[in-house]
Amino acid sequence: MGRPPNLYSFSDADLAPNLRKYILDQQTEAVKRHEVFRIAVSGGSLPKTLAKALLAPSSSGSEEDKVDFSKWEIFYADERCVPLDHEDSNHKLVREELLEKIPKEMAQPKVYPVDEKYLDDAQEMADQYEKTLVNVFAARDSVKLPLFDLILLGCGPDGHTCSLFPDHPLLREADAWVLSIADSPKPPAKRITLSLPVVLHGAKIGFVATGGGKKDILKKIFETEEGSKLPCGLVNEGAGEKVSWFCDQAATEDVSFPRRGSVI
Ligand SMILES: O=C1O[C@H](COP(=O)(O)O)[C@@H](O)[C@H](O)[C@H]1O
Repeated sequence: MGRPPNLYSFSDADLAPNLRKYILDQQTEAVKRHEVFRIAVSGGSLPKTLAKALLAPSSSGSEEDKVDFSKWEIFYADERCVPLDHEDSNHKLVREELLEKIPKEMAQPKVYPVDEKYLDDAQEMADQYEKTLVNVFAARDSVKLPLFDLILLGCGPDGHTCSLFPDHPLLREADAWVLSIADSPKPPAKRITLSLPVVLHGAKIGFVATGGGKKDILKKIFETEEGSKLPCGLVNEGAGEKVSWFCDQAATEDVSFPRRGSVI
């Protein structure tokens, strides 16, 4: 690994503004690069923090602090094979926490949920989502891997991220961009997920981990050999300094050297 990932620990009040600054820096870079900001988001506890960061009024009113949803294309880092209005759906969570709260007078992002037609067949759902990515990313550049400008991830208490679970054979999948899983240890069992190579290829990768329930797993990931082999640890190992962890103090309490609030 080159330079290690960034691990930030914020007070409850400072986490959302710092996450906002980080996301908006990636928005600026991406729009400069190709006039669009392509972001993959996760479910779980992330959408709430994300909404807090993005829906807050701008503190400075400056261009750099403006969320320009007209440039945003939102994809899912993983999704469960359930209807889009089911309580387990990551899209439903993102819709309710964030999308529906974007003021109507603002431009709206383009969102790419999974196709409900394929709920009974997780592999078909994954293939169809991959086709969507191929249409968006590859038609233009004919690329080997889709380049998300930013991938926002959560960290499960077992060290899983997206729907990539510890010791699961999907972690070794090198070809497909989107994978299906039928035996997820966390329900629901049927899901789709970006593959590890796609995650590692992201221009920037941001984890959000908050609360005392993440304390043990963060210590394991950052301080043990075993933790570095967990899915979150593999992202750290494989993407190094492209990775930034946005945590609160409860989650980092036992980690030896988290950097304290140094993004802004
Ligand atoms: O099942 C999932 O869990 C992870 C982690 O969720 P969290 O609630 O512990 O933050 C989440 O990132 C993923 O999108 C979701 O499908």
